[in-house]
Amino acid sequence: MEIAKALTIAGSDSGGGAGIQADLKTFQELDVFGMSAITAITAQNTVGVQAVYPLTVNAVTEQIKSVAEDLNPNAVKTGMLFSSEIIDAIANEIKRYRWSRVVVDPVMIAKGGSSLLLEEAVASLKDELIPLAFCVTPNIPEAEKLVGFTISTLEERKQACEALYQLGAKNVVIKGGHSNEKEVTDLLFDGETFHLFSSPRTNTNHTHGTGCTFGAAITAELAKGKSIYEAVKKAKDFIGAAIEDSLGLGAGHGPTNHMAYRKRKVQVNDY
Ligand SMILES: Nc1ncnc2c1ncn2[C@@H]1O[C@H](COP(=O)(O)OP(=O)(O)O)[C@@H](O)[C@H]1O
Ligand SMILES: Cc1ncc(COP(=O)(O)O)c(N)n1
Repeated sequence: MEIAKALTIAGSDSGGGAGIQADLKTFQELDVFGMSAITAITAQNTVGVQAVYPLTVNAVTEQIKSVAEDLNPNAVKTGMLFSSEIIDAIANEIKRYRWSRVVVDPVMIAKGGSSLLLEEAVASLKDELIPLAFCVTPNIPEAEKLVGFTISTLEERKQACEALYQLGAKNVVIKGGHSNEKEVTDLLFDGETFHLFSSPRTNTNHTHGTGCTFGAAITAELAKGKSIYEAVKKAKDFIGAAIEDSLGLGAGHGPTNHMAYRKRKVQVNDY
């Protein structure tokens, strides 16, 4: 059987913890062939984002075309998209190639506080891209921005899921990393049922790229033909291991350990 293939359309993180780099590492760890279309180059490390260089719309769409017309991904993920022109162009390409297994991670702000999406681009995300999403994966501040109300309780999080579902996303996951609860709970809404995925909160500041990695793991599993429930479950386990077995790199918000999940699996299989 041919290997599953996934395409990430996102920004490059020179520090290797988030963006394209996190996505490709995650695809590889989950036995999926990874491909990329870069939207912007960031000069970035664990301390912060030092510079952002968006690519032209043509540079983005030509990469997508090259991948689409030869390699035909089974699933597609979007991450940092930066501007409304880039978002609109990507939405057109998704429609052109009739991609349906599309995971939209609506990246807005890096952990250090730098903006990775222009303010004017939020409307394009809502109007053009989220309606094409098989799954949209905001964190709590991103979900608040998209739905226009504050999310403090589980009930409000459920309402936000419903509002994002109304925008056209077939499944919604609101991630719980930014809540201040002891457990970290990700909430999946598939249009009918809410599913909670909870784990103990690891006390660490090595969480750079957690959202990218989680979304990439969902994309990898969808590329293999798994259901959204199975994909989110696997992604939660993958990011949990990656956060727990930190590499301790850098002076700021360090990256997660993309190898941790595989290494644990290998150890379990050894016995
Ligand atoms: N401290 C933590 N301990 C365990 N899991 C976490 C922690 N922080 C985030 N996660 C998990 O990492 C993923 C990303 O969550 P979140 O931080 O909300 O997103 P983002 O990185 O986009 O801001 C989610 O699956 C969440 O459950
Ligand atoms: C190029 C790029 N894309 C995305 C993020 C967000 O990272 P996080 O997953 O920690 O929110 C980032 N810092 N850089």
